[in-house]
Amino acid sequence: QKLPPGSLGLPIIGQSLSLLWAMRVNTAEKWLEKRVRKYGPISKLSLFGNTAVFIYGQAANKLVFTCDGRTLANKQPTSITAILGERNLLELHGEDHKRVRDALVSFLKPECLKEYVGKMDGEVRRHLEMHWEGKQKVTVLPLMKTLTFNIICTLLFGIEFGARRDKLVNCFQRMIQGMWSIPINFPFTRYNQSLRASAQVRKILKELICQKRIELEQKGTSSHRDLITCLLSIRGKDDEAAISEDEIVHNVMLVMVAGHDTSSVLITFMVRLLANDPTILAGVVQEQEDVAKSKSLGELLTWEDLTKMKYTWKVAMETLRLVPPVFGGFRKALKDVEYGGYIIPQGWQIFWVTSMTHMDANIFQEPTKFDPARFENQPTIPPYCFVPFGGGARICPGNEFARIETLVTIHYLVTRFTWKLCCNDDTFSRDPMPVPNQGLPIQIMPKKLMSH
Ligand code: HEM
Repeated sequence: QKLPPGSLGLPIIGQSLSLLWAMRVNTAEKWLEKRVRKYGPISKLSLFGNTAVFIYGQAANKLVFTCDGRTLANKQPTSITAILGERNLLELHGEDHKRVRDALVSFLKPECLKEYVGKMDGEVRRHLEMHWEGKQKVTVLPLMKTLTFNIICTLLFGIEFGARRDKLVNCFQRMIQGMWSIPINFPFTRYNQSLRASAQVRKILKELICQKRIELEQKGTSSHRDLITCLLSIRGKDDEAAISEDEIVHNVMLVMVAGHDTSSVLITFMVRLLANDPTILAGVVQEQEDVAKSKSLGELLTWEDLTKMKYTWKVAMETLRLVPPVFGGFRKALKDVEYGGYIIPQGWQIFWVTSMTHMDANIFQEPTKFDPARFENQPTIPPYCFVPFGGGARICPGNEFARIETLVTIHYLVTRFTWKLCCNDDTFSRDPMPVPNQGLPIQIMPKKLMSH
């Protein structure tokens, strides 16, 4: 049995700098394609301090998403684990993963989320009043990051506007800078700065947990008030807390990263793609204005309204296909794994990517074309090929949350504004999340309000 072809490069650094650079200059997909041309569909490399094997395609995705937990475990690069904490869901497997994931899902499942549509509506309107109304020009990506962070703070963590939230945003922004970085902990490396910011975020969260524990015990707050209260109130055997304090802190940090950096990218790129395609935009506007017409002035959107936004969600899915916010991820082989005629040795990482199947012309015809109609008949898309949310037991538990915030935001954007792009450049860089040129500045014009 032979090892996959490829070189491991320099110790620790390996191919990390070259991949990070390609991501920065929008050539990450080409970087991967070049590897495939040179070594074939499976190759070894070294990323972020770990030996890894890069695999891609439908069969590779199937292996990553369906392999049992005794063969493949989730294992992120050292930088992610150190910054988020070793008890975050991405690091857990087996019973531990199930216990913590079930706890998160008990809060993120559709039955619960239905209750939050109105609250999200309130957040989106407040955001537009503060940052969009009365303006002629806005920069979309940073504003969408602010919006999705505020939604997470209010709905998931119950942190009100004010000094604590501002401090958290500031530390959080510094923390995420080094998520994908070489784990060299010297002062002034990106990794070191992220670690320091991570310590500050943990401190703020511990204080918050302490406060919520008191509120729960003394005031009997409803356990479904926010995610932290919900996690604190889950009891296991002998009425012990089922989720430890570290698990709460580390998973709240994970949800902060997973939940805000991703949906903000999706909404931003929808704004860009819609600006470039008047026909698709007209379809979205029509659908959203029909919903708006059925509401009275100031009435909040409901779950029922979201079920009428089917075309808008197809546009969102097509956006996720073209610009998947998550570039890819890592697993770890717990034993030797045979794949594609090679052996992936025990202890090595497996590096999978979303974009390779999304841009495969054999799966999606004319893959570079923005065409939401491909999702008209979704069952015809082969399994494990459209994977913006991953798949299998670890499929993103926040996908419904993301769907709601995206639909509510797009609803208000298209019914209240028209917009033009200030720079007609359809590239983006990855940091590691996609970033459009200059954060996507647009010129906005208010629409005459029809109803709400
Ligand atoms: C457009 C928005 C989003 C995208 C594209 C996205 C994408 C993904 C992907 C690809 C994974 C799987 C990674 C893997 O298998 O290695 C994942 C996992 C995860 N996502 Fe999301 N996500 C989004 C929004 C959210 C939101 C809003 C939340 C929380 C509110 C969230 C929480 C999580 C968590 C906790 C995991 C880890 C699940 C586990 O390991 O069991 N995500 N996400």
